[in-house]
Amino acid sequence: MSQQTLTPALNLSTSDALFTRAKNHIPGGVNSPVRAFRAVGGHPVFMQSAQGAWLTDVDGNRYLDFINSWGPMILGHAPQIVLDAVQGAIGNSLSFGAPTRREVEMAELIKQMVPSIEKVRLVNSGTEATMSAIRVARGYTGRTKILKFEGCYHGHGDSFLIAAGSGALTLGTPDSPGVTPGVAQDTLTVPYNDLAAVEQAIAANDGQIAALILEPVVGNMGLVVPAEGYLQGLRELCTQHGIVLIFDEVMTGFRLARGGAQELYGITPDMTTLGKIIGGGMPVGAYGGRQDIMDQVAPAGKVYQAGTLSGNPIATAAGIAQLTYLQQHPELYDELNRITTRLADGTRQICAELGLNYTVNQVGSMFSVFFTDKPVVNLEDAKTSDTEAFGRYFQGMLHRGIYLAPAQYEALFVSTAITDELVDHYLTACREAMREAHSL
Ligand SMILES: Cc1ncc(COP(=O)(O)O)c(C=O)c1O
Ligand SMILES: N[C@H](C=O)CCC(=O)O
Repeated sequence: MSQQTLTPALNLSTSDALFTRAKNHIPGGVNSPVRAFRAVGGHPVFMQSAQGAWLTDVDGNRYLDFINSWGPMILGHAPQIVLDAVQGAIGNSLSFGAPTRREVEMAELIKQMVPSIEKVRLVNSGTEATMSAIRVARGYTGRTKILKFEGCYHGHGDSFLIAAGSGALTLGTPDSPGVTPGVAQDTLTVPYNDLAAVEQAIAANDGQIAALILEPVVGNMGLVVPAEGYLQGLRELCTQHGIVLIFDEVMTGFRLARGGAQELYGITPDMTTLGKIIGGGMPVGAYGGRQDIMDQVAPAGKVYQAGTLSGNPIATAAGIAQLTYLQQHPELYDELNRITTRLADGTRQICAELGLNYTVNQVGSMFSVFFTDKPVVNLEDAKTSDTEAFGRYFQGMLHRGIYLAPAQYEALFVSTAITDELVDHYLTACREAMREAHSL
């Protein structure tokens, strides 16, 4: 056994005090469950500010950020172009509840970047986008059931909290109490990356499935990559059976390529849901797709969906600024890919050197280290991970100034602010924290 590295001390006293206060007023002390650190032990870190690749907490500690607000901050924190756009918009009112020029510009931009989208509706979160998309698919097809995949997460709409990923999985409530049996019976679930299971589900529910919804690259059971031909197979099955194929690109949209996973894999879905990056850090979501489907949405059609703050002028200003930058800088995707490949390969190599043949999955600027030596292609594989060891590793990284997602079943997101020097910094911490987590 080699020499053990001691975890550097970290003063989190202000965070701890805030968490104590928060628990008196907010369920579990947080406004979204995974933030509570339940899966990794310790208390959540309360953040104060961020710039580029770095977060600063309320105690003054600095962390290299590999969550980036769960994906939106692809250009790092507080990019000047987004700040300028927001500041420019603020003086003209924070909300109108009436149409604005920016909503038109945002819709045009989204359509240019994601050509499968012929019409698009802006909402306020990824959850709203997916909830609305399945309602539209049901209205369009006149069918009731949807098919989703075990470990995929599509926000917290009732229909999706069945075999759900992300915090629902981490906290052991993939089928949430409060979802009525009536709703649950209309959600069919099958394992990811298994075309035969999809065929069987379709055959067993002939003519009843309105939509098949999936994360084309899954980020919510850790990162899971679609097998060769899988997305194409789903496309063909949906076409054959009149099922609306919905790509939930809330995470992958504008991240894996300018046109998202559908551009990367060359598959055209009928509908797409978006969020995260399109808001530049502000609360925005969107759903869109084929014109004949989207024209079902009120007031063009009869499927109702609305929002007091939808198309908010500040959120659209931030989103347009970030999307325009991405559209004009296609080269940044190659660079993000190169940097993330260094992170993923480096982590793999460190694990191998330590005798831990852990699985590291990566696509573009998303990656995950699964604490298992099994290849991870679905939820069952992901669940073979040693989550206790992951928790120790997470704490070791945190204490070395690296901020990872506080759960095994989440992906990491890399921003353009991560340089080669910062990759080296991450890898040094990774080696020490891996050794420490396994007492090597
Ligand atoms: C793939 C996917 N869909 C939908 C959502 C829901 O988005 P939001 O948290 O903005 O409601 C998320 C993230 O939470 C997501 O990762
Ligand atoms: N995996 C979730 C979305 O990306 C994590 C964010 C959350 O639930 O707070």
